[in-house]
Amino acid sequence: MVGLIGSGNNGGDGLYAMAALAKRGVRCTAVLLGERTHPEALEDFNRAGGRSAYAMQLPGLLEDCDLLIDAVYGTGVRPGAVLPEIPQNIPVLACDLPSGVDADTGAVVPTVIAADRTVSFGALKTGLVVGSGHLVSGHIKVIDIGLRETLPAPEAWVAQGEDVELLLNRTSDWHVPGQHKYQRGVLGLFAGSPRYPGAAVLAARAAVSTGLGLLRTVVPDSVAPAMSGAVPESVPLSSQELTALLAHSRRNDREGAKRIGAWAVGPGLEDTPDNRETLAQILASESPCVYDAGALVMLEPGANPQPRILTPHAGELRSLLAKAGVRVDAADIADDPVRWARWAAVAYDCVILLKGSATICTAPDGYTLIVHSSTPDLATAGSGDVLTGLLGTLLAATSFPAKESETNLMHRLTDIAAAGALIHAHAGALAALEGTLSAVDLLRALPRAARDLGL
Ligand SMILES: NC(=O)C1=CN([C@@H]2O[C@H](COP(=O)(O)OP(=O)(O)OC[C@H]3O[C@@H](n4cnc5c(N)ncnc54)[C@H](O)[C@@H]3O)[C@@H](O)[C@H]2O)[C@@H](O)CC1
Ligand SMILES: Nc1ncnc2c1ncn2[C@@H]1O[C@H](COP(=O)(O)OP(=O)(O)O)[C@@H](O)[C@H]1O
Repeated sequence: MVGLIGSGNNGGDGLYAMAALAKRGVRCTAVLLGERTHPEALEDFNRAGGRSAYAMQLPGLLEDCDLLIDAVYGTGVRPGAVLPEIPQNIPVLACDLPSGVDADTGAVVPTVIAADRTVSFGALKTGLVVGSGHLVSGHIKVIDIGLRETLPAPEAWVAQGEDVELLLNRTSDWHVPGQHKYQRGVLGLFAGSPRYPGAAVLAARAAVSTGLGLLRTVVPDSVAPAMSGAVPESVPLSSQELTALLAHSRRNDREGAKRIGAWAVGPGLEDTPDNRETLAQILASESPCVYDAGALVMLEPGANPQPRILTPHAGELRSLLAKAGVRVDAADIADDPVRWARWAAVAYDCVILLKGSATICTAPDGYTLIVHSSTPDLATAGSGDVLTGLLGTLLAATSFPAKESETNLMHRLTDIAAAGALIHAHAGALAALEGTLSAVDLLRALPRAARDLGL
């Protein structure tokens, strides 16, 4: 076993770990990379029979290495760190966090040492589950080292599959005996264009696959035949009907009347004057709404009374921020996605669900849930449309009391967003088990994923 040992406490941790292994008879060599080395830990390591080496000996040592312990930098890393290159075939175990990852943001230096496993001490660092840090952390295990009492309140929480029931039970009433379809949830879907007819269909199929009462669809004439063919459950909504319905839509007024309880807007939508007009009506309604893709292009920042979830990927987040006067580029977002998602949540007065290999759901007050246990198979065209339909159903099935405080409302929307991302991720994992994943495969796995997670 070879350890890369830095000059601080992270190096000390690596040496103590290798000392314990050396005592068990493991052949351990510590490559001392810093100008100084944690004195007590080095003494312990030497006493246990460990050997030390210089950086120039590293290539030779790696030729006969079963496991590399990375303990160069932990939470103390500063920008500009330069790290040795490690051949890909060598398994790497990172102490606390991979060297070169910023513990708070997930930013990484170009020479970051990617780990197969990371053993994180005391608490899960945000940088391990978001941004580029998430991509180099491997399997993460958090070890309690007795710090709990001294730690500050977390800035973000990781949400996992088993949390879905809790995230939704606080907000939703699923499968109540005696409910009729209007009480179960009516979703309006405004989506599609001649160029992107499939996006509307995917969102619609996702919505009805997740346990919706009724789906009303507002799609261009050119998309209507495909919609009724692929989603016979959907009921088209004409623009006259839409105007009349929106006049009656009220938050928390799902009972009895054939009203739209929530909206999903944007998959495949084009920026046209007619679409802007329809969008303006939906924006002015009080129904909770998820806005995605084409809808994001037409949104403006500012305070609003509507319960909203916006679901940008990083490129769309950059455009949203630019409209709000905040200039960032893709690298800025990759280096600190939580920060920029929070900026957008404040600027647009809504919950932001930032898509990517880790999904970040955040409210304007900073309440943040992260879904990082996802499969890269989800990176396929149409997968975001499925998420929008699914989120629409979750919103339509939720009661939003009129007198709820703004903070509570935003937190519940954040919970719903995270629950949607978890169901989406679980559906992706189920579909991936069967082989290559397309958005249609994802759709097929949705009902099972929703049931597995307690819907
Ligand atoms: N803070 C705590 O309460 C605990 C910390 N522990 C360990 O301590 C680690 C943090 O230790 P340290 O604060 O000593 O820092 P690190 O051990 O992460 O960093 C080592 C030193 O490297 C130097 N350094 C950082 N970036 C550099 C750069 N770009 N170029 C050149 N030198 C650079 C700095 O002087 C830094 O002190 C944690 O990751 C964890 O492993 C644990 O032992 C448990 C408790
Ligand atoms: N590398 C990845 N690992 C896990 N999930 C991913 C990855 N890349 C993208 N995703 C997820 O896949 C979905 C893609 O959505 P989006 O970019 O809107 O696609 P589309 O517009 O084609 O539907 C999002 O839910 C996102 O979080």
